[in-house]
Amino acid sequence: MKVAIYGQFYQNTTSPIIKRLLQFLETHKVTFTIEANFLKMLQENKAVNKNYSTYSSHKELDKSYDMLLSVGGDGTFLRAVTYVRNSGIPILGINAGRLGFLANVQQENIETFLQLVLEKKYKISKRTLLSLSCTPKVDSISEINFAMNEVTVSRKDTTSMITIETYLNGEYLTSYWADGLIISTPTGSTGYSLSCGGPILTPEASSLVITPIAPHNLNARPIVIPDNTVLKLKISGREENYLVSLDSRIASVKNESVLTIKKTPFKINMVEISEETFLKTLRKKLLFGEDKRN
Ligand SMILES: NC(=O)c1ccc[n+]([C@@H]2O[C@H](COP(=O)([O-])OP(=O)(O)OC[C@H]3O[C@@H](n4cnc5c(N)ncnc54)[C@H](O)[C@@H]3O)[C@@H](O)[C@H]2O)c1
Ligand SMILES: Nc1ncnc2c1ncn2[C@@H]1O[C@H](COP(=O)(O)OP(=O)(O)OP(=O)(O)O)[C@@H](O)[C@H]1O
Repeated sequence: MKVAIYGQFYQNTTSPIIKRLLQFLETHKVTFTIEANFLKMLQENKAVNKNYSTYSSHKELDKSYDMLLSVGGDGTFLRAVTYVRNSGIPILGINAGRLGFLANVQQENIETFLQLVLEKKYKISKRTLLSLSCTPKVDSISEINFAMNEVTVSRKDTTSMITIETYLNGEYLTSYWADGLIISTPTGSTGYSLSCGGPILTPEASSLVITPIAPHNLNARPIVIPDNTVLKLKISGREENYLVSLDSRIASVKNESVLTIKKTPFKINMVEISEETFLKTLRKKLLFGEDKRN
């Protein structure tokens, strides 16, 4: 077995996690390579004292890898997706962060869960992604132009609302007068969209959610649409620019630009261990349906 390890931060808590992880991999003769910046941080902080093979670009992660292990929180998991892209390499998230909804292997379960992985006792949960193209082009988001949680547009440098003229497959839906608009995948439905009143979708639902952020309107409600819909958004406002985000990556976009959002042709393979299914995580991490009678 051959795995890639990804992380983006070092904290005191990283050391025991990484030691347990590397010890397990070495004991079980798993070949591994560590993202170069992450290894540098680990070495500088003396969390590891050996030299390991490294990678620093998505181009180096080819089909010879069986899995990518993301060490961090959900933000780190989302960034790990930008290394995996359309390679099909399954991702497993080891939680070193706070909530750990996507990164759902807890520190105390590292060995147990990795043993299940070695025995191939896991399922793959296929996650839909969204792609974004912008006219005129915005360089900072044109290379990594996809998101696993959501594409969001929002106001910038101002308190005044923006107007988001929205078309579904070329047909006019409405113009939202709001702080912003979230186009969410099923995975993202438990993230920002949820905080703005959007519904929870189970991960493999073939749907997307459009959720307005603070719409100044009694009638604007989150709407669920088929995931083969092509969305076009034209945003206007008092300021010259507004913000567009793809998960945690953000860019400034000029007023009157047109955004096209659609499903990517590839999916992300998320590793699902039966002890940590989506429904279990929903109850455990977001306290779904918590009721003292249950
Ligand atoms: N008000 C909000 O709820 C809000 C605002 C901005 C961004 N976000 C979310 O944060 C993500 C970016 O992460 P970040 O680390 O840069 O921001 P961050 O540090 O603000 O973390 C956002 C929180 O959202 C949680 N989260 C992220 N994806 C999730 C998912 N699919 N299901 C359940 N919880 C999830 C994370 O665990 C974290 O606690 C965005 O994709 C967006 O979904 C949420
Ligand atoms: N490799 C790591 N080692 C230790 N702590 C980490 C590591 N990566 C992330 N963290 C901790 O987790 C925090 C959040 O990390 P990250 O941005 O990956 O996730 P997040 O989106 O905030 O999600 P979550 O709520 O799940 O932590 C960081 O500020 C840090 O405290």
